Amino acid sequence: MRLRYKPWAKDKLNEYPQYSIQQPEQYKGRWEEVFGNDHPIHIEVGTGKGQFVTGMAKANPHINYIGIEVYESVIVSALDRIIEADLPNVKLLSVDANDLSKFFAKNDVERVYLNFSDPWPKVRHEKRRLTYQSFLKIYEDLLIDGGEIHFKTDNQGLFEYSLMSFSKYGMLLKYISLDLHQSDYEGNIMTEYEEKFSAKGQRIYRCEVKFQND
Ligand SMILES: C[S@@+](CC[C@H](N)C(=O)[O-])C[C@H]1O[C@@H](n2cnc3c(N)ncnc32)[C@H](O)[C@@H]1O
Repeated sequence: MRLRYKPWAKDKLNEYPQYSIQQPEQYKGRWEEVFGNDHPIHIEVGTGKGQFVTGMAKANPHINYIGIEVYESVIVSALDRIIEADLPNVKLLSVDANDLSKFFAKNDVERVYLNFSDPWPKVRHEKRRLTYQSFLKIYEDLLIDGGEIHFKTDNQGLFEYSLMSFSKYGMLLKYISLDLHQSDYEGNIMTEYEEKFSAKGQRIYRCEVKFQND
């Protein structure tokens, strides 16, 4: 973990507060002030180098995207993409997903994306999986009623675990695909990981699940 520490990354993120949101706690419940409009907000948790949020923001100008990534040394590559594309509808947050409730209030977010999340296969690391029960509670607390999680992974173990976790939480399964990779489905943005797995002909597992708010 220490190897990932690059002080210049923090400086660069601070240099571009229009894209990399500083002190995000001040915008809890007021994200329209950041974007200058009240378009729906979709977040990607574990955005890595930001290919997905940047591609989605280009394709969907009436949706606001926020990429969330714990490592500054990684998210700085997402910043480079956004600077180059000069996109007004995508922002970055360099924070740990465990802390999201400090930055988002109920109804702030319409959809959560989880793409190729780290599988953390050891049982003792279960709590780090982004589909662990405590993370589902965090997502529920920031989503609109009936908000959705869209999940895709190459990892069968993580996929099976996540389906069980969604079900245990009482979520509804809206869509599931166990097909061999088909990148051409409507609206798909391939990330670096997806391109690599797809080139190898690996299976990609996808699902969309919804919180039940009665
Ligand atoms: C395997 S990468 C996938 C990146 C991107 N979604 C993609 O498809 O290219 C997973 C990313 O999630 C980030 N991540 C893992 N746990 C996180 C957490 N608790 N909070 C924020 N980011 C996290 C990792 O640092 C890593 O960059």
